[in-house]
Amino acid sequence: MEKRLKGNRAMKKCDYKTAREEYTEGLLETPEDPALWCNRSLAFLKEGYPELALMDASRAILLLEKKMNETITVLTGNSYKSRANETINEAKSSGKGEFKIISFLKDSDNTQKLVEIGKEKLSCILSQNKNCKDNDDSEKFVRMLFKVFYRQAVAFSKLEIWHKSIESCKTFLNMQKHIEKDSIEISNTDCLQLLSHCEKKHAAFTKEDPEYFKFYQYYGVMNYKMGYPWDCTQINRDSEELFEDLKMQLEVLSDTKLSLTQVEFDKSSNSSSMKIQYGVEALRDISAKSILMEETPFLNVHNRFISRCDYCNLLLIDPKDNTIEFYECPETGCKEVYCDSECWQLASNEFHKPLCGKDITPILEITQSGEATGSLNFLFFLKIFAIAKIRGICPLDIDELKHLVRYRPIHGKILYQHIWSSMYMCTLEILGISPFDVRFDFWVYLECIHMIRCNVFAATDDQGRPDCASCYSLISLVNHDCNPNAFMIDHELTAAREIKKGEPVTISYIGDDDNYDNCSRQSHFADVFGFICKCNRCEQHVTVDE
Ligand SMILES: C[S@@+](CC[C@H](N)C(=O)[O-])C[C@H]1O[C@@H](n2cnc3c(N)ncnc32)[C@H](O)[C@@H]1O
Repeated sequence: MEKRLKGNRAMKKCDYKTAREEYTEGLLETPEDPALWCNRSLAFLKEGYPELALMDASRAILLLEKKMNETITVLTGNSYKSRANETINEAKSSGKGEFKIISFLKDSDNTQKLVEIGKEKLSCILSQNKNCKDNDDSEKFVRMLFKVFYRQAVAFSKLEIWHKSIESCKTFLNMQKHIEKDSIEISNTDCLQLLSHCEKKHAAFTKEDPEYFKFYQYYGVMNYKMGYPWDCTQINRDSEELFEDLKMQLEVLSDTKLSLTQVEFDKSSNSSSMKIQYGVEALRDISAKSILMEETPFLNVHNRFISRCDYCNLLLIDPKDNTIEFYECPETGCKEVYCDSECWQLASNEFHKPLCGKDITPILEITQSGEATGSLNFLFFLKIFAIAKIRGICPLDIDELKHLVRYRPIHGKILYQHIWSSMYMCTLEILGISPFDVRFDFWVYLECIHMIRCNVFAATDDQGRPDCASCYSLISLVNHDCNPNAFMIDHELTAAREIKKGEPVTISYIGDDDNYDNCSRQSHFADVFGFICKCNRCEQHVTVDE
């Protein structure tokens, strides 16, 4: 409560940063206070993070919905008597279960009738009845509900997400003056429009709704130049200690063939907010085709089209006779399969426990329907959050991943995919992580998205479907060149030609690039990795053969 009041005072002074910090601290103490989520949502909106405002508003709605499930809110006054009666009749004919009224009805007849029949569907009829008591709890509840729906709508519009089922956002935007004042003094006509929107949103948030996933598959645009300023994992990345630690790991794993260096890319070529960019160089002369280093991936994921080990991705089908041999997780109801008990044990220690026996179908449906290998990334986020849960830390503090570069868009804007928010909620639900735990906040998930997208090796199957992907802790430090001197094969970094001592070791991020011309190569690097390649080949527009 104290933090909320401090936050509110900061909001009044337009100090949105302090307000957001106070609300976040408040949420550490009382994570299930809908008012804190509702208020932080506004702070995020004002600070320019509509994607986070949207998620906070959704969480406030979740908490308010909990209350709605126990109660039915009917606020009415003279002008809405007939509407109230309709609600009563509708409820009567559907014969729905028990409910209680939390409203401040002046019309005792209707109240009585509603109590008698029972009803579980949300029905809000907002009154402009000036006789209502302002400090009434139920009124506060409904006002908060409208506020969060309204904030959601503004966040949608700031993200430029438009869809016919949220057309009513436009109505909200016409009422911009209300949100500016942070007050909800709404006319009866506006009120009805809000109501219709509210019902639609309510339906959209119901998982049983077959349109659920379709509804969320929309795109928007969001500002995303430097990541989130409060993210201290980015400060740690530039520390000397981390550099020395990574350097040592690299030297040991490569048997002193490779070392870590700091590189400076042409400033105009790289949008990364990372002050320091790392790269890998040869510590001695290396002959062509020799193995520079072999690394076990830190994480593997696969799409389950083909039977693979859920720990190391190894194919479990013998291609000679199509027989499948695997070790099943001994827990009844768990569908995970492994090469052997050793892989199962390793998986259990690292990420499997919170996933054991869980139904991950909603995430698989999305990864399996994806046409690009990037769709596999939702499986990475699931495992990353599982590891963080087991270790009791924030996902961005996982040692093996915390140094990885994150994607930053060249022009400061990225495509916002609304599916991220539903996949995020799904991930938390599967892992049994509370959606109100700020250590697993939505911005953390977004940062994982930008970390994974530029640090994985993915492959398609023989039908061209996204099949599997791996993420390496150290091999991820190798930079790209369109005329590389090394390549990756079966977890081994191999020299493509002779490499001289001190020479940077590079690979091609698009593997065999026969399908790319100069232009499509460039746009791929810009889109996926956030850099403009300035290697000789790109600068001179020549092909390797030339
Ligand atoms: C897999 S990481 C490579 C290691 C990275 N330099 C680091 O500091 O950890 C990929 C990122 O490195 C940077 N990068 C790699 N190759 C590059 C190149 N040729 N030109 C500019 N930036 C490059 C980009 O920021 C890219 O998203």
